[in-house]
Amino acid sequence: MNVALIAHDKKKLDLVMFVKEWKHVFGQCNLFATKTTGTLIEEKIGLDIKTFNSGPLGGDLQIGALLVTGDIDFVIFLRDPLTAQPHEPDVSAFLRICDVHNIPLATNVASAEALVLEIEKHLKK
Ligand SMILES: O=C(CO)COP(=O)(O)O
Repeated sequence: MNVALIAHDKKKLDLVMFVKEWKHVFGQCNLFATKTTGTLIEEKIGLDIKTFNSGPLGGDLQIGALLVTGDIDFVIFLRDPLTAQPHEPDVSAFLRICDVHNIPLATNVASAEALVLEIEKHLKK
């Protein structure tokens, strides 16, 4: 399973804690992330992650391009709905392309819980 992990700054700690809790699942996946998010997860949890540019420098779009070519199966993108992002158009484009390609996308921890159970199910197949 190819899984993209992305979090805005105020949500990064939530994502790190979430990935740590589900390390047994994410450890069996190929992980992709934007720069700061991925580096943090690598450092704190020790999982191998393919990182791209930071979100504000085009990282969302790089991962979005992989999604378009069918190379991403699931996305967990913990957005910060209360802080304006300088690259809001990129974020919107990314979310839109997930919907265009019907890629399962979780944008908060509650939906990420549901998604990780689905990922676990796929890994057992
Ligand atoms: O801004 C982001 C997603 O829109 C995330 O980028 P970073 O992981 O580099 O902070």
